[in-house]
Amino acid sequence: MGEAPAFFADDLQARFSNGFHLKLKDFETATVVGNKTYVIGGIDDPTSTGVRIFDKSIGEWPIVISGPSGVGKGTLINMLMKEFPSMFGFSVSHTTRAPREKEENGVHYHFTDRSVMEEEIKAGKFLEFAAVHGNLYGTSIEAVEIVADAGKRCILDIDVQGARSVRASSLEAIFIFICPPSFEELEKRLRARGTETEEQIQKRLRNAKAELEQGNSPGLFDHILVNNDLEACYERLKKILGLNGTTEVFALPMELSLSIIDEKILINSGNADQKIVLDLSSMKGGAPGRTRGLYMSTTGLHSDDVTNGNF
Ligand SMILES: Nc1nc2c(ncn2[C@@H]2O[C@H](COP(=O)(O)OP(=O)(O)O)[C@@H](O)[C@H]2O)c(=O)[nH]1
Ligand SMILES: Nc1ncnc2c1ncn2[C@@H]1O[C@H](COP(=O)(O)OP(=O)(O)O)[C@@H](O)[C@H]1O
Repeated sequence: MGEAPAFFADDLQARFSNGFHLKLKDFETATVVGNKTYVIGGIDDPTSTGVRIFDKSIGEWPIVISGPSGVGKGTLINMLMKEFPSMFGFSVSHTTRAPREKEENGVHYHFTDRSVMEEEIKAGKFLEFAAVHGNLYGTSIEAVEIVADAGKRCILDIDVQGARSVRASSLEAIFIFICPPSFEELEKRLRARGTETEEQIQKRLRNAKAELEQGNSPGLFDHILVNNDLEACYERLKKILGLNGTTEVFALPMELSLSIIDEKILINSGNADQKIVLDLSSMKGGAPGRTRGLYMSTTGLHSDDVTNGNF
């Protein structure tokens, strides 16, 4: 999760020279200019590409997602990260539980020993931590900073105790609780996932009762979503995050006319009022995954909002 946009300036420069066209659909990147967030490319349409423009009202606060084991938190987060890879980054928690078959260290969790994690907690490295289902879980300050440094909005998948701690901390966030349509359905999903032993399933189901009570208690969560139909729940999640309904697609033709001036690309979509400037110099340097992405400025379109570039 949380990969950097698959777009490299050197690649791009190798593929065409000044004044030629470029197919933007092979990458996606997002940038905030003025009061808008621009998602460039990444439109799942073989015949066109474009820039999706969202109101900045979608906010930049981290998103805390909680809910009982097996309710579908990970599934929903994966959907969001897949659709908006350049907008969201996953906060990779630490845990003392053993990895599941397909889990990768550093990607799904930082798998760690209890003694090491306890030391790190004492050293003040964690934003929050909690004992959940018999193991320690925690969000390191660094995990959240890595996402912020990449210019992305952070998603935290943490339990109700963790949500409470973040609520009490200085970190502003939006809190979303995911509920199952019924307890029976929760049990069915947990069993069907096939990642836990019977004993672990029983423990998770026992804990789910208390989690559901706390999740539904007033004051802690800003939104409660029932994950019955997955697609419908995902649409509601996007709506909460302002990613649905307020999208304005600024379509670009597939064959773009481009000019390259120094390290900037001027995208000309055929309309004199709609030119976009991508600053390639911003793609250089920095560790992979920590780039802030392309800098973009506009001429004509929302010209009051131009904050980057010199056009
Ligand atoms: N407080 C806290 N809870 C976490 C953290 N990471 C994961 N969790 C929660 O720990 C619980 C168990 O997670 P996991 O073992 O991955 O099982 P799953 O929820 O069944 O996928 C879930 O409720 C997670 O939301 C963390 O960093 N802090
Ligand atoms: N709305 C849904 N309807 C049916 N199955 C679902 C739904 N949402 C998730 N699942 C399935 O339920 C299982 C648990 O989901 P998961 O995302 O791992 O939950 P969590 O991260 O909350 O523990 C997975 O096998 C997933 O495919």
